[in-house]
Order: sequence, then structure tokens, then C-alpha cells
Amino acid sequence: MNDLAFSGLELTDPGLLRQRCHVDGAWVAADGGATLAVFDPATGACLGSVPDLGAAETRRAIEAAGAAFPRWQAKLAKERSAILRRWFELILAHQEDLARIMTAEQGKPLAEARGEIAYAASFIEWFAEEAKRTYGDTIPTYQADKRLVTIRQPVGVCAAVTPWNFPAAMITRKAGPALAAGCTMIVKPASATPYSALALAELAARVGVPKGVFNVLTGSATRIVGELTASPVVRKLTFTGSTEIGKVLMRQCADTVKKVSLELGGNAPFIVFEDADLDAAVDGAMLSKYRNSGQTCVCTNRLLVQRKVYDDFAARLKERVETLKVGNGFEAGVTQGPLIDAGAVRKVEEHIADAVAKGAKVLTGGRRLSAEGLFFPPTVLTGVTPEMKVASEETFGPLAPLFVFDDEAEAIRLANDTEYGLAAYFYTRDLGRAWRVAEALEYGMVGINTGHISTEVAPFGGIKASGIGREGSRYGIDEYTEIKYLAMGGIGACNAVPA
Ligand SMILES: NC(=O)c1ccc[n+]([C@@H]2O[C@H](COP(=O)([O-])OP(=O)(O)OC[C@H]3O[C@@H](n4cnc5c(N)ncnc54)[C@H](O)[C@@H]3O)[C@@H](O)[C@H]2O)c1
Ligand SMILES: O=C[C@H](O)CS(=O)(=O)O
Repeated sequence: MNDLAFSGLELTDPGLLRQRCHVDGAWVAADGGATLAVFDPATGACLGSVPDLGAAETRRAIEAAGAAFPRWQAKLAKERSAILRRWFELILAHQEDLARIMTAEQGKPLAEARGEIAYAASFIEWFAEEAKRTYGDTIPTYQADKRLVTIRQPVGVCAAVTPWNFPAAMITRKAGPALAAGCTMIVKPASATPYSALALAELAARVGVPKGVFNVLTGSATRIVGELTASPVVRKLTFTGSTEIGKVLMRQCADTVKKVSLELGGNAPFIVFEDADLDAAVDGAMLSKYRNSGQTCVCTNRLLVQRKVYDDFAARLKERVETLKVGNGFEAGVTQGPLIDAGAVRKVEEHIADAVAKGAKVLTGGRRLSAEGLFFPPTVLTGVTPEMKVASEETFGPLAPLFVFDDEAEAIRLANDTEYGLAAYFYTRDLGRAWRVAEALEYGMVGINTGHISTEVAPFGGIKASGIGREGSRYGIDEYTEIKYLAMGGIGACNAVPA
């Protein structure tokens, strides 16, 4: 059933618009018919609704995923790989429609949404290949009549809980390895951005992902995820979202000792040393800070600039920031869409007000563009110090606070002075410094002379309060498999070997 509000999207394939949940191969409503409205953050218009599922529907989904697991696991890796490959191809074939759906519900500019769809598809492509490489080991035995091997087997039924800022990629970065390994999955997307998830389910069904293997549930996070984390049938939780909620869900998984992967919050430092190529550093800062209007977990949250180049870097950054265009993501030339909700706007305003009250200066931006809307201009602050909230809290908005430092040791101390450890960036032309600083930074990922690090081929993830585990890369599928050790006795002595 297509929603009229979406008709303005001019989709080539309106069948991608689903206002029902995908459970056990069927499109279902909530038992009592309850629904949740979905809004366009750029206009405030209601786009449509999705079911508000509860505990009973979730239990049925868990049952379906559990029932589907043995047959999906039993498929040859090559068979699962072929289905995933078709899913990858179909996602790309529908890139434009999927991007338009994403811009409508999340707000990011259409060009960024297209980019996310390609990025999301790349995880399905990557793990279609990795499906065939879940190797085990043969181990030199410790006893003549024994032989030792390991095999890798799928974990089983997995629950995925995902955020609104990357409505497609945060799902495929989990579903790709899970399905490749032979697991089945139940996804609970963010309530703000359900249509991207449901469109992925529609395409999965079209390519022959069997019923019960990939399920998407919308509705109350506490009720749905409460059931998922409490069920002993669910053997793994993979969560992407805030550190606060990640901790809650990790606790909820303890009673059933689930395997967990957590991709959590960040507080990325962006260090500019005095020997850096300043134009390159500004390019990197623009990319790392203002992508998705600053709403990415690896966005620069703090810029640390060495004193000698501070004013020059600030002036160059201001000039570039003022070329950004804020507006509706469907509008040509717009590079900064709306923030996701009023809470997000309030947080940016709170961080700016706190910094200015403590002595920071607004170099550009600083005030929302209208009293009601969710648009906030890209902002740069100077004179920022560690006492300000922006130093320790994730802003998750288009705010670039500039701190100053004098030497390498101080830069590293400032950069590491946070509970988070996801991404960090720095610019230098000194090779020795590059190694020293890269090794000293307490982060899971470090960009050196680049502001973009995310790709399906490299391990994505953090340490400390930024999470557990890695997604993508040759390591991503390990999160969805268990190693089983087989010790085979009674081999007996080989009579071909002389005593
Ligand atoms: N490390 C990463 O890869 C990564 C990627 C994207 C976003 N993030 C982080 O996510 C945050 C922004 O995303 P968000 O606002 O969607 O995060 P969030 O933690 O509020 O929500 C994430 C998901 O958890 C669900 N959820 C919320 N409260 C819950 C509860 N009590 N019980 C069960 N489920 C619950 C939400 O419905 C959503 O699906 C930022 O901190 C950002 O850094 C991290
Ligand atoms: O926000 C979280 C995403 O992981 C960002 S990225 O596109 O993977 O860099």
C-alpha cells in the first residue's frame, strides 16, 4: 500500500514503500492496529505511518527467525553468497528510489543519500564474498592418536537495533555478515527512519531471502528490544546507537549471555599540526565535520589546532564553511539538510551557549535559521577550552569548536581526554610524528591526512565507551560465527610407519 504523502517522491518503483512490518515473509500490522507516524524533518509533514508492534508480535518474529535458522544455516555458503549478491545488485538498481525515500525520512541531501545507498550495498557485496571464507583450522595434535580441527558455525538468531542517521548502511553492515554466516536476523530500526529498512526487506524478499531470515519490526523500542534481549532464542545482539542505550542493552543481554557487538558514540578529535598542509586539513575538516550535517558517529567533535597556524586555519575554515548551503535535501545545491529533531537542535544550541558563556567566540553561524524549523547553520567557534561541554559531550550537529595546543604531547593528551574512542584524525607532513601520534591515540580508527575513513573493506569500530567489536572488513563476519573445536581420538598408530 503506497502512501499519498510519498507520491511527491516520483519513485520509479512505488512498491518499495512499505507501511507494514516484514515478519516471516509476510507484511504485517500490529495486533491491535496501532501505528507510529513518520515525519519529514525538512518540512514537518507526515509522510505516513508504520505499525507500532509490541511484545507478542516480537515473540512471533523470534519464533519465525528461529524456525528459519536450520534451513538457512544448512545452505551451502555459495548458495547464501549468490542470494546476497542478487540483493546487492537489486539495491544498486534501486539506488535513486532508495535515496529519495531516505532523504524524505532522514533529511540528508539527495547526493549524500545516494552515497549512503552505495555504501550500504557495498556491505552486502563484501559479505556475499566473505560468506565463502569462514575458514577453520587444522591444529598440530598434542597426542599421536588424536586429530584436532576447528570449524566456524553461525551464532544463530541475531537481533539488530539501528540508529536514524544512516538508515540503510547501519542495517546492511549487520545483515550482510549475519546472513552470509548463516544467521537469521530481526531488525528494529529507529522509529524516525523505518521506510529505508522496510524497503531493504522488500528487496530481500524479491531476491529470494527465505521467509524468517530477515525480519524488520517497527514500534516501541523498549517493548520490542525488551523481548529480543530477554529471549534465549536470540543468541546475539548487534547495536548501533548512543553509548547510553548501548550500556542499557548490554545489561539486558547479560541474563541470556548473548554475544554483543556495540557501535556507540564518539568524540573525535581532529588535530592540525603546524607542519600540516592547511588546505588539505581544511578539506578534511569539512568532510569529517559536516557530513550528514554533523550527525555521524565519526564526525569531528573537537578541532585541536597548533598555536602557530591557529588563526590561518580558522580563517580558511570559516571561508569554506560559509560556502555550505542549508536547506531541504531535495533542493539542488543543498549540502546541509535539517537535523533529525528538535532535541538535536537544542543540543547544538546548548553546546554553543555553554561555550560562549565560558569565553568562546562564534566565528560563523551560531543561531538557528528559524524559530520552528530543524535547520541549523554550520557553525565554527574559536577560543574553546576543555572546561566547555563540547570538549566532553558528543554534539552530533554542525558545530566545529576550535581548541589551541602548543606541542605534540599536549595534543595527544587533549585528544585522549575523553571516555570515547571511536575515530580520530590528524594532519602532519612529518612521518615520524605520524607514527608516534597514530600509536598514541586511544581510538579504534585513525585518519592520517584524511577526513574520511569509512569503507566496507576496513574494520569499523571503537574502544572504551565507543563500543565492542568491528563491522565490515575480514573481521566483520567473526561477530556472527562461533569457533567450534573438534578433538578426534582413537586414530590409532599408522602401520605404514616403522615402529
Ligand atoms: N559507532 C557507530 O557506528 C555509530 C553509528 C551511528 C550512530 N552512532 C551513535 O548513535 C547515536 C545517535 O543515534 P540514535 O539517536 O538513533 O541513538 P539511540 O541510542 O537513541 O537509538 C539507537 C537505536 O536504539 C533504540 N533505542 C533507544 N532507546 C532504547 C531502549 N531504551 N531500549 C531499546 N532500544 C532503544 C532506538 O529506537 C534506535 O533504534 C549517536 O551517539 C551516534 O554516535 C554510532
Ligand atoms: O554514523 C555512523 C556511521 O558509521 C558513519 S559512516 O558512514 O560509517 O562513516
